[in-house]
Amino acid sequence: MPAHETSHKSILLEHPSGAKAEIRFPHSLKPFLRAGATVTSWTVDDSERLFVSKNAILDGSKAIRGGIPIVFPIFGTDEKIKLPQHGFARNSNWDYVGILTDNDEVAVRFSLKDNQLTHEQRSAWPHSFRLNYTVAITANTLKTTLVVKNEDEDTFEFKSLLHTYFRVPNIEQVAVNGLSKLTYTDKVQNGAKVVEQNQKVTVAGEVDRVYTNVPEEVSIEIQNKPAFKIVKTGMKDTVVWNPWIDKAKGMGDFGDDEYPNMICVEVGSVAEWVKVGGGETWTGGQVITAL
Ligand SMILES: O=P(O)(O)OC[C@H]1O[C@@H](O)[C@H](O)[C@@H](O)[C@@H]1O
Repeated sequence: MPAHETSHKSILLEHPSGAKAEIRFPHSLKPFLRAGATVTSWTVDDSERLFVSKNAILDGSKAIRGGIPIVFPIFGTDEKIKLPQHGFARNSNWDYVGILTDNDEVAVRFSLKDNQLTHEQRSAWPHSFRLNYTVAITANTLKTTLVVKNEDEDTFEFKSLLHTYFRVPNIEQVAVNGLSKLTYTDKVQNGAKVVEQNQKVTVAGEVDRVYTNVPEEVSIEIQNKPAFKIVKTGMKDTVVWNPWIDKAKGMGDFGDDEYPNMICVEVGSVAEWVKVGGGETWTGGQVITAL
């Protein structure tokens, strides 16, 4: 069996090589229990590559703190669109569509339609749409792809991000390559625009940056050795985030001592709105290779 439902709450993908991925999608009849279609585990060579907080809330009452929550249709908060931070996709009841296999890939697809949203969510973002989200693994890759179909007649706009939490042994030994010379918005410095001067981005304090117009490939190294390659398609930006000590203490679903064990490197289109014409589709995603 390449994939099976481990409970009513998660799907486990198993590749013949031994690589595995778990995706949680609590589909509940209780309207307050909603937790997206969130990849919560990815193991290659029996080693976990994603971070999920020990305090993460997994019962669907809150978005999961870790793995890959889906940010859509806003990033952060928005004055005009009255949705919770990062939108509704990470807090919605997604439908399980099915298992797909193609050559050496094992994949699963989920979908979300506007009629699965709450009344408040639909009022805040009043558009007809369908999202398809496909998670696929090979022996050493994890591919996550989001397709946004505009089922309205008019154009709509959105922002989206795959909020990937990578597990790392010690943040002080981590560097991100591929961001040099790019401009970023520094959310830690009141949104100041800064040009990245470093060849390798390292973390020694709170980091919350939106790098714009990022090339296709970014990589993460641990102890000077390549650990992950992240290749994005259809998405323009990359967010780098680590809450560090004080912010970690302020998050109820994140351990005070966990900030050294994660780095978020999140591909997305968030600096500008993505416009999709009536009846059209947009596709964005990433392929992460464990090196
Ligand atoms: O706590 P949340 O809503 O999951 O957000 C976590 C972080 O997500 C990042 O993408 C944002 O840039 C940060 O500003 C934010 O703090």
